[in-house]
Amino acid sequence: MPVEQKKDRVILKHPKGSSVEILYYGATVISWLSVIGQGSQPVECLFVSSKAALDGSKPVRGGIPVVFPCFGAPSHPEHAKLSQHGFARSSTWNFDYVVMDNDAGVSVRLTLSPTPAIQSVYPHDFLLSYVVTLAEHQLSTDLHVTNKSDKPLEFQALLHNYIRAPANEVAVSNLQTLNYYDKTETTEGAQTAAKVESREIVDVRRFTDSVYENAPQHYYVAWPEGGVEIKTVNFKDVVVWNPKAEAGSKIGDMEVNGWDHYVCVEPGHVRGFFSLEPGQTWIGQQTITSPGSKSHSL
Ligand SMILES: O=P(O)(O)OC[C@H]1O[C@@H](O)[C@H](O)[C@@H](O)[C@@H]1O
Repeated sequence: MPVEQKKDRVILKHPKGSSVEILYYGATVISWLSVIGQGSQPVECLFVSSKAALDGSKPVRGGIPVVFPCFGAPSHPEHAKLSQHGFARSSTWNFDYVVMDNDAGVSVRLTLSPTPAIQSVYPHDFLLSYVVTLAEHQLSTDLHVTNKSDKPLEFQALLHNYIRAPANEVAVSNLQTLNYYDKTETTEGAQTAAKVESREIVDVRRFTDSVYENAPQHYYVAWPEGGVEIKTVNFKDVVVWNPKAEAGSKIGDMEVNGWDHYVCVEPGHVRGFFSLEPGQTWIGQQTITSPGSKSHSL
């Protein structure tokens, strides 16, 4: 069965061996197994902490949490009652339908509309839909935001990819010359002052929490034995985050040394807000290509 619906999740299976698992809670992709070598076993491309809660009690520490309508601590007046990174990652989404199911790919759509819990903290009517598509060597996750209210909807959105990788050997590229904001700085003034990325290769050997703006929407995350390529549409910014022990040891649901096993490369629209007119839909898309693809060079 290429699309298997379970009580709390849906599993997509591609005929060539890759698979993806999506929790209804948060529409969180919690596993992406991709075939890397001819005839070999599929390999997990995402990191999920062994201490992550998968029962809907808190956002999943790993996989691909969906961040909406605010990134980080809320700064917009309409978001004042929201938690860090908003409600999309901590709400239960509905399975909508199978979009596609053929040799090219398997694709499903999940949706989220305001629930009473969301309405109590957020004043807008909206429809979120999330289309997850699995191809032989690719995972695409597309977020559609529709403004169903009669005033502009101002939001931020981000896909918080935890890419499984040996963090101390990771090289993230295509960020050179970009302006970025360094959230590891300790004062507000330093956090809000733009820096310019001088490095051709960005590493995460130290605690890193950098918000790059107006980025090229095409990144390579490489390490000696592998790598992934990330391409996006309408996610103009990208965050690179790894807490290392310095900040990671304070995260309750992070496994010991978990920070050594991933890098977060998170495409988003997070510098400023996107303003969506009533009745309009915005679509943010990403495609992550696994090392199994012959079509990309790292
Ligand atoms: O612990 P959370 O809420 O999942 O956030 C994890 C990290 O998410 C990143 O996107 C932020 O830039 C970090 O500042 C933050 O610490």
